[in-house]
Amino acid sequence: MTSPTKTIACFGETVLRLAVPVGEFPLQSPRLDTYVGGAETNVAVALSTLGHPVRMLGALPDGPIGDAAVSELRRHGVDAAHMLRPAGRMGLYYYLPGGTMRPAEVVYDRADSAFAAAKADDWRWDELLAGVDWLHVSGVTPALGPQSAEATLAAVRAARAAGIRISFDGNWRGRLWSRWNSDPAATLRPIVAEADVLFGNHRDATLLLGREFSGDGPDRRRDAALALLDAFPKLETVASTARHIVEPTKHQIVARIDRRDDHAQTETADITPITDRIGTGDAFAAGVIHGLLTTETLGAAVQRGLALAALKHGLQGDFAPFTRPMVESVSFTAADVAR
Ligand SMILES: O=C(O)C(=O)C[C@H](O)[C@H](O)CO
Repeated sequence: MTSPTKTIACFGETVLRLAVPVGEFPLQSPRLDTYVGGAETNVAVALSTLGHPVRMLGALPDGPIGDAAVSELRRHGVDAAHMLRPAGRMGLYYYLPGGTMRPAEVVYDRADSAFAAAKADDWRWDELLAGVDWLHVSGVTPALGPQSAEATLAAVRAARAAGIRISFDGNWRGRLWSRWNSDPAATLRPIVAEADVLFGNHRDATLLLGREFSGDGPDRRRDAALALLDAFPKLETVASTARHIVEPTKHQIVARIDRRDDHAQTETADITPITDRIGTGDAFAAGVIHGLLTTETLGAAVQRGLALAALKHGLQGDFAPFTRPMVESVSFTAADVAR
């Protein structure tokens, strides 16, 4: 086990969640709960809490709301000094938790946010990535619009040229893509082509590779991971989780990680009760990145991912600010599976 010393940069939109209280319709009572979030921001906070030096790259509006979000990042030890601070507004999403016979719902209100309105060349990658060892990005950012997609591609290309390791989380957001892009795979493929580590399952593989993966459970995930590794030669590692909803508040998750020459899968973890599912995928990504940087085996890395994802299910809000001892005290069995 090694100490976390590598500097990680996360590029993406920091957003504000406005959550309707459980058991209510929107605006039924004069209250919305607020949480700072955003897929890459969630990864930044989790990794910072685990002890890694983390830099958040993005844009927050100049003014008190942007200042409050910056304070929230700093409270978790994330370096927010490199964020752009243009005039504009904060990206929002409303969370309606649903209820009996009513599914939960997310409503985005982020179309013209300070981040989405930024031009691709507002970000100077040579400066922003100086001193960085690892860059994390996700599919949410290119989904925001052509400028954000161009910025994401420029970021990963600059990182690759500078010898910085790159992780990419698929994070499919159909409702963001459908606003402007009829061929998301064409936008995503050159970004994924630069990544070393991909968080994605058979659905991401189908989108990126244009073919279905049949079979059941582990076989389908293994085939998808191997196909992704074949299709994208710079990719070294593919990690994913599979969720089985047993009851609304009891889910089972299996986590898997593949390299060309190695693989590991966890035993099924029963996760109950479930307080808040949002950000659990980001927690998994952060835990795996932490594991890859600090542990020796793929089995240990995927266990860290599942542990952090499991812990996040029990915490309100988008962030997973769990310390190393908390994550390391959760144990699942890592079982090698035959290919
Ligand atoms: O980034 C987004 O698209 C969000 O909706 C914010 C959430 O924190 C994120 O989705 C969780 O993965």
